[in-house]
Amino acid sequence: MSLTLPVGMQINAPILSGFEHILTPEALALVAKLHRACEPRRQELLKQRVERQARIDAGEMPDFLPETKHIREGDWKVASLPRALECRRVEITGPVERKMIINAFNSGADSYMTDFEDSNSPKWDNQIQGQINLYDAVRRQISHTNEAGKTYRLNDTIATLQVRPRGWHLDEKHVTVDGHRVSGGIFDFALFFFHNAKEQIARGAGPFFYLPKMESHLEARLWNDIFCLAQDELGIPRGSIKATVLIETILATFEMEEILYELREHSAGLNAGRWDYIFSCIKKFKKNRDFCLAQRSAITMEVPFMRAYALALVKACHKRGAPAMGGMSALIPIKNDPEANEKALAGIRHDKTRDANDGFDGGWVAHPGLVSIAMEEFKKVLGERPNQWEKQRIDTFGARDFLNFQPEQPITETGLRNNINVGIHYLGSWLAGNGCVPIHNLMEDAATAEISRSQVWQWVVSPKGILDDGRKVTADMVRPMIAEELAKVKATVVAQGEDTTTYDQAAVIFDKMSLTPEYPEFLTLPLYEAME
Ligand SMILES: CC(=O)SCCNC(=O)CCNC(=O)[C@H](O)C(C)(C)COP(=O)(O)OP(=O)(O)OC[C@H]1O[C@@H](n2cnc3c(N)ncnc32)[C@H](O)[C@@H]1OP(=O)(O)O
Ligand SMILES: O=CC(=O)O
Ligand SMILES: [Mg+2]
Repeated sequence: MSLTLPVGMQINAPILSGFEHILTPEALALVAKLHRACEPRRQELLKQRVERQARIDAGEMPDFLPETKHIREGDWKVASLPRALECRRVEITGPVERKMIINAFNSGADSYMTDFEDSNSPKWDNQIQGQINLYDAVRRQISHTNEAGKTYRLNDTIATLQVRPRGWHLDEKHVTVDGHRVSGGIFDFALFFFHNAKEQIARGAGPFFYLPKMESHLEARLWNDIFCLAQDELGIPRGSIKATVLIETILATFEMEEILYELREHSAGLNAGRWDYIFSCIKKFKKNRDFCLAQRSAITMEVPFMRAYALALVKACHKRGAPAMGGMSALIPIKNDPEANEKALAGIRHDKTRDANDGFDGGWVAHPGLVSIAMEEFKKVLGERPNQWEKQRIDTFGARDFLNFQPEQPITETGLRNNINVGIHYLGSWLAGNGCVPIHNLMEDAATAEISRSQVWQWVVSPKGILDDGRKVTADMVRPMIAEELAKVKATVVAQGEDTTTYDQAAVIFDKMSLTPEYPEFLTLPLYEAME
């Protein structure tokens, strides 16, 4: 099938039946317009990330910006929010897969963040079929029939939709404008916004987004300018778009109020994206010889630097009249093991109780089976109130708290092998087109997998990468483990009745990502190039 493309645009990917309803000339014209207006700035901001990393590698430590002190000390609030975003006690998230979209809308959660990012493998078909699914869902015409003949439809009462486009680092490689790849985030945002914004407003909600992985308020300013341009282009009042920013990089923690300020006309608050946050800490300080985090299972929300960041987020949001959203525990319901399942559910309760008591207005869950218990825990604190925006925190956190990276131990062989196993399993699944997988009874997505591969890299490089039995983690130790864990992963995948075609390639990529001196900034960058 051929499309009519805007001048200067090329699409190098199959146009399957139905794709033409999304890839319309008008929608693609918005992609091209936003690309031409914003791509030089995106590239400049990505360059600034690299320069900042070089300074951190050379010993510079992050701190609050002197040039934005007036914003932190100023008296301002974000614009008021529409009713549809007042109550967000439980937000379910998940990839843009058709059946899951229907299940998530029907889950009983207040809102649903549909994901083109951490939990989605950005295969061309996934991206465009995802847009088709959302187009149908916004108009309440979505349905799905599974292989057993069960039909899925939307209930009368459904969750409020929020959409997470890809982060600034990712391109949409199949679409070029004037010979350059377009930004994945702009592509996802523009197509969704063009097709659905007016319809959503007419139905009493609005175009609501989640913005991932930003490292500075200047990156938030770019999104804000994109929102203004896009709203003007469609003749929709500025401020109709609302967006929640994930604070999931250590550098963004020092600019939370500035990020809210940049987006103040469009802000729906901040979310504590804990998994990418841990990954970001490892990535930013990977060359610092004093820095070495314990294995992933020991880095909970209760360790000092995670606690400081979470509480500072609540404080910043409520001071500025914005929602403070809690993140996601990786625990999921466990089938066929009632005892383990009880433990997992108790873990979810603990997570949501802590967040609600700390002042968060709601939190994320990974699975419909967790909505009711998360809701119960938030209701215990909120009662009949839709949120607790009025709760002001008086504690103060600074650089010392955010950078107090403890604990450094334990690092065990089991922890090392777990990182290798999860990394290979996730990479193989991603290459096959599935961006979120249950592994060893935990939800694993791009953010959690980043932690796995980064820890292996860091333990090899850092003098503190020493196992609890005294052995130093080295490439020679890790390499045979990669082969052994690959065999275990393949056996698991076969036992699940799935295809193992992509897993050898996954192990090769994992080896490169964890054992070569050059540390790839995101695992999804080399993976995306390896994907057709
Ligand atoms: C770090 C971050 O960015 S967190 C945010 C990104 N991560 C996520 O969004 C996690 C999304 N969650 C998931 O993808 C899944 O829950 C997984 C992969 C973790 C587990 O999936 P499964 O093992 O297939 O779950 P399970 O078999 O228990 O599913 C039972 C039912 O719930 C549905 N379901 C599970 N999770 C979700 C979800 N998040 N949204 C909607 N439906 C879901 C399944 O589709 C299935 O439906 P069915 O019974 O109608 O067939
Ligand atoms: O996107 C969420 C995270 O924890 O990462
Ligand atoms: Mg994330």
